[in-house]
Amino acid sequence: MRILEKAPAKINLSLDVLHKRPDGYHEVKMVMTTIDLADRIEFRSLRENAIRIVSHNRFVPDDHRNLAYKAAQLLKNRFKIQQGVAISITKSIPVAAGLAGGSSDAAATLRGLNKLWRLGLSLDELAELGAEIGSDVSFCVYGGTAIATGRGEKIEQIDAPPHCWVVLAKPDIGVSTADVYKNLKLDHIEHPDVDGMVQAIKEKNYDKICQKLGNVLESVTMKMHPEVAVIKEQMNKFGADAVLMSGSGPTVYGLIQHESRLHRVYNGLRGFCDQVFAVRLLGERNVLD
Ligand SMILES: C[C@](O)(CO)[C@H](O)COP(=O)(O)OP(=O)(O)OC[C@H]1O[C@@H](n2ccc(N)nc2=O)[C@H](O)[C@@H]1O
Ligand SMILES: Nc1ncnc2c1ncn2[C@@H]1O[C@H](COP(=O)(O)OP(=O)(O)OP(=O)(O)O)[C@@H](O)[C@H]1O
Repeated sequence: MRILEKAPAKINLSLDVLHKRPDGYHEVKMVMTTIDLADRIEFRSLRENAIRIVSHNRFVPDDHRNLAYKAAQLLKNRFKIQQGVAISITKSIPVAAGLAGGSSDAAATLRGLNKLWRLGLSLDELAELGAEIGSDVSFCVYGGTAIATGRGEKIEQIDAPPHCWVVLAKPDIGVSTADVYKNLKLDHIEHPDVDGMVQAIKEKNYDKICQKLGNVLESVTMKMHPEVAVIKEQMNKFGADAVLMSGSGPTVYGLIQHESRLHRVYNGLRGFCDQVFAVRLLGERNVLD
């Protein structure tokens, strides 16, 4: 039997860090939304009782370190599955980019194997399992648009932002999320207005969404990698309506309402960056059903 799943990337429209927790993680409050840039994952039953990963991407591990492997292992252990699976990952999402590529592959694996192994688990149950793999996995199980709290695993789904285009540019560096959180100075934070962002989305007010974009990790990553600031400046110069770094970076995205301007921003960025994408927001509920 063969199952196909789409594993889309996310961007953070607003990302605030409230405090450091006793378990070493940070308490966050964020608004995340899915974008139409996705890995494709195929699951096939294997005769042998093993998990095999194929990705043909030199930056992606093909063993127990792969987050899709971890998701499969978690389901196998929890539900005592005595079957094997081959997981073939076709990557389109850049790796270590702040776009939750690995987390989305893990989430797609939870959804895909729930079908392949007929486990009958709800999305809420899969999201709870996902939290054991990584903080972004629970959001990726649902996709759409959500407020994420806790260490990122508590998800409240909200309505989609109004339609717009997103140009993404990833400088040629990888960023470690752990390092960025480690370098964050909690007493020097300028907190973004997360509630204002939620309100702007509710009102479908595109201009207000642009005004409310904010990410406390942006200045931390910029200090470590000045390339991020350069890309942000270029994206503003070429005419994006609003520009922000996603997650822990280094990918920078620009929101653009009018298609005519989309080409100018995309082509302009291509001059600076190898990895540039122009996609739509995919923030509707049940986008992965
Ligand atoms: C930056 C974001 O991508 C925003 O969506 C997430 O907060 C990070 O999510 P993620 O990559 O799934 O993170 P995890 O794999 O759970 O954690 C990686 C590392 O980041 C740090 N981390 C992560 C999440 C969080 N709320 N506080 C943290 O301090 C921890 O040092 C952790 O060891
Ligand atoms: N399926 C996978 N796809 C990509 N990277 C993976 C995968 N599984 C494990 N990894 C490892 O995870 C690391 C982080 O990759 P990933 O693309 O998930 O980062 P990210 O986009 O910054 O995630 P986030 O936004 O959730 O912090 C990579 O360096 C890679 O070695």
